[in-house]
Amino acid sequence: MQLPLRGLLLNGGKSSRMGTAKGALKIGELTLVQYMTQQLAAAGVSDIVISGDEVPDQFADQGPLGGIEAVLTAHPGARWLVVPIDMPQLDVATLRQLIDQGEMAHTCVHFAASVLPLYIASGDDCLASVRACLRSDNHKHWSIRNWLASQQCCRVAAPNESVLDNINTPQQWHSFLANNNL
Ligand SMILES: Nc1nc2c(ncn2[C@@H]2O[C@H](COP(=O)(O)OP(=O)(O)OP(=O)(O)O)[C@@H](O)[C@H]2O)c(=O)[nH]1
Repeated sequence: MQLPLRGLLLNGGKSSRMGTAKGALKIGELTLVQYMTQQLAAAGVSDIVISGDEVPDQFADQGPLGGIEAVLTAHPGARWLVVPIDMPQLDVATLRQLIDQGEMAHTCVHFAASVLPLYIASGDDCLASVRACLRSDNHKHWSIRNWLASQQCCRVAAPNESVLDNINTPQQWHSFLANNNL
């Protein structure tokens, strides 16, 4: 019996390269938070927690792993699809592929090209090792990689790696909007 699947939308951090909160960027009438929430819902994940907004980090300034720790602590008893706010090209088929692979593997799964998005088969089972990693390693960008390296997780090939591109700067954001006629 699988645990209920929930979405964890990572919307913390400083957005320093963008210069403005990434989640508040607009795609038409929608904020990026609303747009990504729609993408998750279209992939079948409608029970979503927004890290940074709804659940503040307890391990502050420690990057995405700090956000994951706070949400897993606040919402036990779930498995998770963890998605960063700054991958607006993530499409429903790619998200579905990750969920399907996770449901077969019963463990953490991510694409070989990127540690995010990430499927977590049991938040409760991961919490102790997540906290241990955060206590021993406060490097924002490496803590999630180091934690995953300590796990028996699956890395799978993405159908199309370009959908995993992060949008970090105003230039990247304008290119994304223009390339997609948005
Ligand atoms: N909850 C939480 N999420 C974070 C944190 N740092 C980054 N993130 C999220 O992780 C993803 C990747 O973020 P980055 O691009 O590495 O960092 P950023 O703070 O958004 O941007 P920069 O300041 O330009 O590095 C995004 O979805 C961020 O919202 C953090 O400290 N806490």
